[in-house]
This record gives sequence, structure tokens and C-alpha cells, in this order.
Amino acid sequence: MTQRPLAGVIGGSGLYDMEALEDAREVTMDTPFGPPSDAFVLGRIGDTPVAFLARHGRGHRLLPSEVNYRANIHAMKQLGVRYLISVSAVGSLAPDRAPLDLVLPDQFIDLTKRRETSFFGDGVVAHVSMAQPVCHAVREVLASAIAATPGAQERQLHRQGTYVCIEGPHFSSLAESRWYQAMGGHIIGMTNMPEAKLALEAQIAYASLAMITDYDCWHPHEENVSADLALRNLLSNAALAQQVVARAVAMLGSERPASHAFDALRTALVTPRERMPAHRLAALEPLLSDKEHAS
Ligand SMILES: CSC[C@H]1O[C@H](OP(=O)(O)O)[C@H](O)[C@@H]1O
Ligand SMILES: Nc1ncnc2[nH]cnc12
Repeated sequence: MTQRPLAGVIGGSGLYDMEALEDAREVTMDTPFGPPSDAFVLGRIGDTPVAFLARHGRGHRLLPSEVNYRANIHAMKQLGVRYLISVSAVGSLAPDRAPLDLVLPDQFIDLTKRRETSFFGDGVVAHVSMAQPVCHAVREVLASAIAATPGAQERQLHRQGTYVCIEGPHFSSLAESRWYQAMGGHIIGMTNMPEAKLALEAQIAYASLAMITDYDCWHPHEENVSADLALRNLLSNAALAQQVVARAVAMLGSERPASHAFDALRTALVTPRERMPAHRLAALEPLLSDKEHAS
């Protein structure tokens, strides 16, 4: 019998497959929130069953605003994923964070404007705390995987950082970039929100591996960001991500750390189950019934 995937990986720009996956097979997932970005690729890394999804679809066909984040996370949950690693290209907003540096964001500022940010509503109310938007245990595993990966060890690792998430698809104006710096942002991207919010609603332990490709447009001497510049740095970042993520997944499989995410709904759900509309209960069932995974 095939095991349910313990770990999920969402590959961002430049990361459209997972080379380390063994016994790989494609599965098309359906969700009450519509279709995910692409077919999932299920397989294993060592003994750890894994589900991989290309965030923008293979061939990079979806804008950040077009990604169906709810479907992606719901499908991960349906598959049984407990730990989710998200890989992302980001710009730097800070002088001490350079292209090719690695960042494990611990905070986010959500400036997105036209995305569905919650599974709840329409008869079911929940208010999930975003005080700790990511799982520290998964971040620690990523840090250990980076420390153990030749090629990644030489990169500067920033173990914390605030990720400003913009709607895109345009890169920022200079005034915006300076405003994001003044807000306290360290890095900037277009995809980790609402992905991290939805993962927490789904009680999945989520962490993001952010790989810097550019200095956005605030730097007095460095080239302003363009897709071309980002893609150039993405190539070497993606090759490294393959190795770091494979190692992190294997570590998650053997360590299976506890996470605050596993009971994120315990204090968040307001509507009693018996008052939830039947069709909403059906849609949310994979999120609400976590008996199999109780921490
Ligand atoms: C091609 S550079 C801009 C693009 O890259 C980032 O995406 P992801 O987080 O999926 O790696 C950024 O958010 C933009 O979508
Ligand atoms: N400067 C930037 N702004 C937004 N998203 C990005 N992804 C990579 N670089 C970026």
C-alpha cells in the first residue's frame, strides 16, 4: 500500500520538479475550492513519502494572483501532508541581505489585494492567530539541512526575516520599495501570502525557504529587479534548493517534530459543528477532522 505523504513541497519560480523523488507518480487533485496549480507528483525521498507541487504550474503559467492557494493547500491536506516546505524567489529590502543569500522568514506583512485568504466564511467562522505565521520546528530543520548541504553552507543564511508580500505582477516602484523598508520588511515576494495563512488554517506545519535573487529597486548602485535578473540568479538557487529540500524532507521524516500548527484551530473555531451548513462542513472536513494526526 502507498503511504500518505508526510511532507509537502511547493516549488516556486525555477523549481518545477523534485529531482530526488523516487517512485514518482502524478496525481490530479480535485478540491471544493477549484483546481490546484498543476498535478501533484507523489513519491518518496528515502523513507519519507512526499507530495510536490509547482506553485505556478509546470512551465510557469500562473501569475501570483492567479495561483489558487486554497486549492493547493486543501489538496495537500487531503493527501495527508503534515509538514510543508515552500520555496520562493525573493528580493532583498536590506543592505545586509544580498542576492544568493538564503532567508528563513519568521514574519510576513500581507499587502495582497485580490486573493482569497481563508477557507472560512459562508456559515463557518474561525479566527486563526497569525502571531507565529510559520512553524519554527520546520525552520530549524531547514537551517540544519542548509548547514549539512555542500554549496549551501557557503551561502549567507539569515535565520529570521520579515517577508513583505505584494500583489504583483509588477515589481515595486522606488517609493513603494522604500516604504516597505520603513515598515520593517527584509525581503519581498508575491506568493507566501495567503499560502502561509491557509497552511495554518489547515493545521499544516509550514515554513518558507526564501532565496534572494535581487535588491528590488532601492539600491543606489545595484541593478533594478527585472524578471530576467531574477531568473538568472534563480537557476543556481533552484539547484541548491533541490538538495536542501531533499535533505530537510528526510529529516522531517525521521524527526517528526511537534508544531503549534497542529492545533491552530483549537482556539480559533467559533461556529459549533452542528451549526455549520452541510455543504461547508463537507468542504472543510479534511481541515477539521485531524484525528489521524492529533499531536
Ligand atoms: C520570476 S521572479 C518573480 C516571481 O518569483 C517569486 O515567485 P515564487 O515565490 O513562486 O518563487 C515572486 O513572488 C514572483 O512570483
Ligand atoms: N524584487 C522582488 N519583488 C517581488 N517579488 C520578487 N521575487 C523576486 N524578486 C522580487
